[in-house]
Amino acid sequence: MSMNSADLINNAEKEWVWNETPLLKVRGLSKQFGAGCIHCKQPTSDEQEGSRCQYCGSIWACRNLSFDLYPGEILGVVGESGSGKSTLVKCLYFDEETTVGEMSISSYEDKTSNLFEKSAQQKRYIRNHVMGMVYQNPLLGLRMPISSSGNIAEKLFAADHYHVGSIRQRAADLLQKVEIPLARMDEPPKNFSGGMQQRVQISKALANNPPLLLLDEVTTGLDLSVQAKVLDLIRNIQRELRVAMIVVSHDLGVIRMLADRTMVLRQGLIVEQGLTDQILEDPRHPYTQLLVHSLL
Ligand SMILES: Nc1ncnc2c1ncn2[C@@H]1O[C@H](COP(=O)(O)OP(=O)(O)OP(=O)(O)O)[C@@H](O)[C@H]1O
Repeated sequence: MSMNSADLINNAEKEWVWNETPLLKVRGLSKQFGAGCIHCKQPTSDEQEGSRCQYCGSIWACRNLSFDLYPGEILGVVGESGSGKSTLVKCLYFDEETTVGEMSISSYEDKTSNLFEKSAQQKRYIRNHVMGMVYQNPLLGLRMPISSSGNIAEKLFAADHYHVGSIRQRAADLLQKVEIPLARMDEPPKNFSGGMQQRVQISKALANNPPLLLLDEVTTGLDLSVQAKVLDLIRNIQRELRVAMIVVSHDLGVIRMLADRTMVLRQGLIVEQGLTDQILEDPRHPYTQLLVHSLL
C-alpha cells in the first residue's frame, strides 16, 4: 500500500514520540469488585475463565493490565460494554481504589514511586496538578448550578491559584479555546446543550495544564454533528498543547479518528494492542476482528 505525505509525517511523529521516556507507566493493574474468596484471590489471565468468580460472584473488572503512554500521544481503549474500560480510567484517576498494580508518571516530582500507594492528600494533588478527567456524564465533571467560569476557577483554586484577575483571564482563554462564547462564560453549564457541557468539561480538565488527560466516552449520546465537533476539538487540543490522552470508547470510529495506538479490552484483559492503523486494518485477535468487521 502506498503512503501519502500525511502518513509519512504521522509515522515520523509516532517515531519521535516513542523515542521519549513514557509519561505514564502502568504495570499489572487489577481491580476486583466484591469481597473475593479463596477461589478468586488472584485475577486469572485465562480468557476462557471469564472475569466473574463462579463461587462468590466477585468480578475482576481489570486483569493485570500493563501499558505505557508517551508524552503527547493518544492511546485508545476500546471494547464492548462491561469490558473494563471505565474501571481502568477510574482507577488511574483514583475514583476507584485499585486492588493490585503500579502506576508512575514521569512529570510528577516523585517519578518512579507507585502512585496507587500515595496518601489521599497526595492523590488529590496529583488529580489537580498532573491529570484532567472528562466523564461521559457531565454531571460527574461539572457543578451544574455554578457558572462555567466558576467551574474552571474551582479547579484552579484546588491547585493553589488565588489571583482573581488571572483566574478570570484563564477561564476566558480556556472557554474561548473550546468555543464557548465569552458572553456566556458566567452562565451555568445547566443552561448549555450536551455538546457545550462536554466542551466546558474539557476546558475545566485543562485548567492546570495537565500533561495527561483521561476521556471516558466523551461523545457517547451526542448527535453525530456535535460528536464531530467535539472530536475535532480534542484533536486540535492534542496538537496544540501536546497533552497525552487516554481515550475510552466503544466506538471504533472515535478511536480511528483520535488514537495513535489502541488497546483492545475484553472481560478485563488486554487481548490486543498496537498502532491503531494496524489494529483496524489487520486485527489479529478474533474478538478484535469481530469488532472491526461490525464497524464495516
Ligand atoms: N461499582 C461496581 N460494583 C460492582 N461491579 C462493577 C462496578 N463498576 C463496574 N463493575 C463491573 O465491572 C465490569 C467492568 O465495568 P466497566 O464499567 O468498567 O465496563 P465498560 O467497558 O466501561 O462498560 P461500558 O462501555 O458499558 O461503560 C462490569 O462487569 C461491571 O458490572
